[in-house]
Amino acid sequence: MSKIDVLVVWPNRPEQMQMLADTYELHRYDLANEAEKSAMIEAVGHKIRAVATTHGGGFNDTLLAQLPNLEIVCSSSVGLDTICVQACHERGIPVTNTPDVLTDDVADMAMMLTLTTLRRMLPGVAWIKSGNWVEKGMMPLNTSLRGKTLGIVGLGRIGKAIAARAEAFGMNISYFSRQAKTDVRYRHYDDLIALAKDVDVLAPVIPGGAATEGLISRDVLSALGEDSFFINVSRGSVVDEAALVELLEQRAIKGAGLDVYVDEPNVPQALLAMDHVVLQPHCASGTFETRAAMAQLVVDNLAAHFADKPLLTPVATKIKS
Ligand SMILES: O=CC(=O)O
Repeated sequence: MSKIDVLVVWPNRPEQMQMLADTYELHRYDLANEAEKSAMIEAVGHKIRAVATTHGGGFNDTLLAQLPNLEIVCSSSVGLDTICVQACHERGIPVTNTPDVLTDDVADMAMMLTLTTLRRMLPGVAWIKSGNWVEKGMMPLNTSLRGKTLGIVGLGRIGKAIAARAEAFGMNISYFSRQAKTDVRYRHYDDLIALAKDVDVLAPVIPGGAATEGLISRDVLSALGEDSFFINVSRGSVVDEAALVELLEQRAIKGAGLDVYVDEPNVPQALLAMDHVVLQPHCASGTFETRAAMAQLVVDNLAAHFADKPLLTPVATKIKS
């Protein structure tokens, strides 16, 4: 029997890629140049029954339209803002993602950025390397986490995991959501500006996409104030990045820890020179362990689909309002 044809839009961990290669006929769209991509789709587009991708690779309407027999899209990411979920669902094609397995690592990254930014760890390293410790003595003081308030925008799985860690560091937690949650005792705000005014550290932990684009606006960032910090492990698109850069330049915000940007992998040049900003290259889930677990979910969801079993992590269809 011939193998099922799978289009690899973005590769996965080597071990799981091998598992996929053992079971399916893989078409390596990810390795092809533009001309080869068109030729590949022309030659095998009609045979493709599954797509394996990630947030970085995405999957758009144009490609979807060229795969008439597509049955499933499996993304090795929790975020779906680069994947045309709605269009897939309209065609009856399920989409799977990788929730839960990355929660701890992403929450760890949020804490790491909070600690590194407030405690000024990178300037501390630079203080030693430059010889300043010997020549000038102790470095300037930094900011304690204990007793500060962390404002989390969107208290989902990852937001709650960040809150639990921050509490262990002695922080108070407030959060913004449209409706108060009944399962937490943190202070609720339904007004973002009021939240930003009251907290010391503001951290959006919300999905990207049109619904949240620019939610952390210039006004919200301005309300944060010159003694406060901004931490982002969600998506660059949720913040007015130009305003963030400007306010950081003016020291109207004290510092920022960022893992995500509007136009990845292009990071605003101005941020590179700032010593009150800690930058990471969108790698919050980028540990061997978590990436393997994410990749395995792609393998297992594909296996479930082709065995006619329930999917492990299907993305729910959004009801159009
Ligand atoms: O950003 C990473 C993800 O969506 O998994």
